[in-house]
Amino acid sequence: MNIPKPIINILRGLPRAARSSKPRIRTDALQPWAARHSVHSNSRLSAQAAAVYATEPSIPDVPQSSNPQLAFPCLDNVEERTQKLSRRSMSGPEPSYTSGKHNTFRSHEPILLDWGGVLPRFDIAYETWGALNADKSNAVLLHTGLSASSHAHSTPDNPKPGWWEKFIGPGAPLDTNKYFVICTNVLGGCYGSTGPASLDPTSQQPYATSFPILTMHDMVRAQFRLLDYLSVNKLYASVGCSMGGMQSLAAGVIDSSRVGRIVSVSGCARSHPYSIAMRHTQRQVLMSDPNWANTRGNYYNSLPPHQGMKLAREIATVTYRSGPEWEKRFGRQRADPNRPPALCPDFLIETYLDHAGEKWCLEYDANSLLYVSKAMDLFDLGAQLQTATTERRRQNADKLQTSQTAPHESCSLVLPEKPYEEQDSSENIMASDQPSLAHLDSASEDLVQGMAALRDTPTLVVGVASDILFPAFQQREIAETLRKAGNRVVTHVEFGEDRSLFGHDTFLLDLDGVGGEIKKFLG
Ligand SMILES: CC(=O)SCCNC(=O)CCNC(=O)[C@H](O)C(C)(C)COP(=O)(O)OP(=O)(O)OC[C@H]1O[C@@H](n2cnc3c(N)ncnc32)[C@H](O)[C@@H]1OP(=O)(O)O
Ligand SMILES: N[C@@H](CCO)C(=O)O
Repeated sequence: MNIPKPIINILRGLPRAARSSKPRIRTDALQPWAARHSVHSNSRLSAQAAAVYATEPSIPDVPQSSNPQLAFPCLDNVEERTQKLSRRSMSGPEPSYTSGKHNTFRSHEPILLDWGGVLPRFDIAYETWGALNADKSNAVLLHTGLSASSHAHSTPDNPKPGWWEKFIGPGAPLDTNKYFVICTNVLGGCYGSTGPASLDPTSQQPYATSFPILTMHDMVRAQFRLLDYLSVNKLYASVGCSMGGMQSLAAGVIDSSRVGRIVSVSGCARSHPYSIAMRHTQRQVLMSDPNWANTRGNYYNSLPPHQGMKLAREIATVTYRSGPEWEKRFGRQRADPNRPPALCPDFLIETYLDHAGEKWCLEYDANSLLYVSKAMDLFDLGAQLQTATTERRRQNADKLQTSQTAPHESCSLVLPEKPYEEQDSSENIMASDQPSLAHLDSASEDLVQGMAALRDTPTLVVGVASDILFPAFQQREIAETLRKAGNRVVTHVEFGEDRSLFGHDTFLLDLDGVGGEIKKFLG
């Protein structure tokens, strides 16, 4: 079997940890402990191996055990990373998160956010491919998923392949012979756009968790400022996948006259409780990392919450793919069946998740993850929420003059005095003929009203049956809602499990399927 390099690294974790933990060797305790916990057939431990076991921080000086102490290379790796980062933070500030060279648009005008926050000014990182035509009618705005940068495709300034490299280019689904493709890093992100890691112009310190709560609509309004700057009055198309699929719809709802057509892949019209739950667990794990919790997210001059980020990414990865894919890909195989089972990553699926977390934990800012994922939770195109938001924006409009927000005025969670009451009994849900949407009728009417602005906008909606994060019923909901709102130009495509088992990440991996539909739709 060809063992992927990351597995080899994971399996090699033990000796690496031994090197890293040298400074904490308790030489006095070493010999008696080693004698009790020897895992080698020889009674004498090598100095290095003894160091590994003798420096386990959580191992109490207990009486001799019946069986040897297990090793925890996965925890040793975390400690090793902490030590490396500590050395780095002593020699200077954390390096900024970057995906490479990009353009930056700076808005010197403040922006009022939906929940009352104000950014006195903001930057939007962006990249473009293809050429804007004379009447500026061929611009395609590509909205990203949660973790992506503006680097969707390689550029002369940054030849590194982008996250949608094969989907953009001459003859590709986003055909640069025809379209001027623009991709931005979202407001709140960490790849060049203003986000929690950016300096607050008022305090000259990173915003950290004084960054205001933001929404998908805020992100799109910031993008519209960029379009103003580029003199693009109307987009040929607003295209996005995952979180980008929320934004591509939001752009049309905010101003349908600016959006010629919409592509929403694996997106939704409102976040589903199950998706919120899955993001909630990621945020909770991340915020439990002492580096985050002890600073309440003000970690920029100390250690980032890398372990929390790693675990959050592992949970996220579980939501991005599918069980059937992993059945085929990894089955029940262990990384090294010749070793005894371990409590650290052991099965191939475990080492895969571990690697996904390792790779990402220092690549993305933890606070950006919190704010952007919360913005996803808050997404709802229903009329009621839009009306309430419009009213709140009206009430907060004068903040743009003063650029002042009352400190923490809306940040404290107050539980309602009246306890929560079940809205619907589980019996009703079980008894329903159509459990998927039947009990959501009144909410659906709200959505029809909220999306009425899109009644004339040609829209492509793509869903994937194996997606557990944005399940296929959510794309059906978009298409049905648009049709109910009177839209006669909705194309809805659903890929069954026979087509893709890649779950939510299908949009990153299925060029022919997803790319093919987009190409056909854009013409
Ligand atoms: C629109 C958007 O905004 S999304 C932004 C795009 N997101 C990203 O690019 C995030 C980072 N990348 C990813 O999440 C993934 O690489 C994807 C989704 C692009 C592709 O996932 P996969 O199909 O699993 O890719 P692949 O087969 O290359 O495996 C990923 C890595 O896991 C490693 N791997 C595979 N199996 C195992 C295993 N059993 N144990 C350990 N590592 C493993 C691979 O060697 C590879 O390592 P590398 O990335 O260091 O080269
Ligand atoms: N894999 C994608 C899924 C969310 O769009 C990401 O990393 O952002």
